[in-house]
Amino acid sequence: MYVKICGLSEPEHVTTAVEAGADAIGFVMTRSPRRVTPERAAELAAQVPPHVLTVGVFRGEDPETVRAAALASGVRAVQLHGRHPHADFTALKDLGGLLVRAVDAEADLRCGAYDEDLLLVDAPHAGSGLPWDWAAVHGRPSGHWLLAGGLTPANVTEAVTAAAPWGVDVSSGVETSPGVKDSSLIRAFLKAAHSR
Ligand SMILES: O=C(O)c1ccccc1N[C@@H]1O[C@H](COP(=O)(O)O)[C@@H](O)[C@H]1O
Repeated sequence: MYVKICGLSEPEHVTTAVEAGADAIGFVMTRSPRRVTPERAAELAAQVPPHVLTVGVFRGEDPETVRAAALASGVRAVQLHGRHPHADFTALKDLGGLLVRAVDAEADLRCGAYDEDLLLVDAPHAGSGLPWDWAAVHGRPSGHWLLAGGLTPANVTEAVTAAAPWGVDVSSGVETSPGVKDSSLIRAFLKAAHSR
């Protein structure tokens, strides 16, 4: 099971996630309690070994803003939330990194439909941190896709059973309060997800 830990802002938590076996680490560079500047993301990304993917997370920004932040931070993937047109993905293709399209279950769930490399299926109310009807997407997305939205160490096994994703992504479920990550929760989430 591929696991992404998102919304990291402290070196300690980057180290924990890498040591506990995360496949990808996300830095939020849009409006959020987890927001980091591209410069801070670059410092954190410098700690990450090459086998772990670094992802810049954006919501609604235009492609040029995303491009500038991605280049300044050095992330190797860009994750776009919100209703971005196909053209935004095409415009970012030449960055050379992986493109992640974050959608809800009502969207086009064919991975690659917008030139993205990875699909991320999130809660209907993205960012709420609340569990949703994960079973509603079982068997629907095609290609490589991550399940997100309200996942925690305690429910990730149930969510994976319900939706059968290729991988999972967590942010608020490994926090003690909005934006405050917890190393024990990060380790517990990775252990639970990898036991699948
Ligand atoms: O984490 C945020 O604050 C955020 C802000 C804007 C867009 C996306 C954001 N996070 C992503 O949301 C999903 C689900 O997170 P959660 O586990 O339910 O808190 C995940 O993909 C994060 O990368």
